[in-house]
Amino acid sequence: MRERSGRYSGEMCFACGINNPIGLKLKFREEEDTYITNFTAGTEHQSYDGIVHGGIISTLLDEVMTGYIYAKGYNAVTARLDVRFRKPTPIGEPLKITGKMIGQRGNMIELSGTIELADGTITAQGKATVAVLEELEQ
Ligand SMILES: CCCCCCCCCC(=O)SCCNC(=O)CCNC(=O)[C@H](O)C(C)(C)COP(=O)(O)OP(=O)(O)OC[C@H]1O[C@@H](n2cnc3c(N)ncnc32)[C@H](O)[C@@H]1OP(=O)(O)O
Repeated sequence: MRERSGRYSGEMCFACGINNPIGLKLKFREEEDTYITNFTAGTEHQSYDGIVHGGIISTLLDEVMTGYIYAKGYNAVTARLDVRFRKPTPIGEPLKITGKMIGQRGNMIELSGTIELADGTITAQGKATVAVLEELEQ
C-alpha cells in the first residue's frame, strides 16, 4: 500500500490532506480487500440540523473508493460517482466508511463503498468508476 506522501501527496486534498485547514483529514487503512476510514461529522458538516450534508457523504465515498486505487500505486481520477442516500447520516456519531473493488474494464475500475454506523446500519452506498491514468513513480 502506498503512503500518501511524495509527488502525489495531495497535502491540500479536502478529504485527506494533512495541510488543508478546513479539510476532513481522513486517515486510511487496508484490511483484507477493503479500504477503510473513520470519521465523525460535526455541525460544520451538516445540512438540515443533525444530518450530514450529502456533499460530505459523497466526498467520503469518493475518497474511500478512488483513494484505494491511488493507494495501490496508480494515479487515478473518479470518472463517475453514484450515491444512494439510504437513511439520514447523523452528525456526532462515529462513521465507518469502506471501499472495495468489484470489477475492471480496461483502465476503468469499478468500486463500491458504504457508510456505516456503529450498530451496523448502512446510511449510504456508493458506486464509482475510476479511470487509471498511469502507474505512479515509486
Ligand atoms: C493524494 C491522494 C488522493 C487520492 C484520492 C483522490 C480521491 C478523489 C478523486 C477525485 O474526486 S478526482 C476529481 C474528479 N474527477 C475528475 O476530475 C475527472 C475528470 N475527467 C477526466 O479526467 C476524464 O473524463 C477521464 C480521465 C475520466 C476520461 O477521459 P478519457 O479522455 O480517457 O476518456 P473519454 O472521455 O474520451 O472517453 C473514452 C472512453 O472511456 C470510457 N469512459 C469515459 N468515462 C467513463 C465513465 N465515466 N464510465 C465508464 N466509461 C467511461 C468510455 O468507454 C469512453 O467511450 P465513449 O465516449 O464511447 O463512451
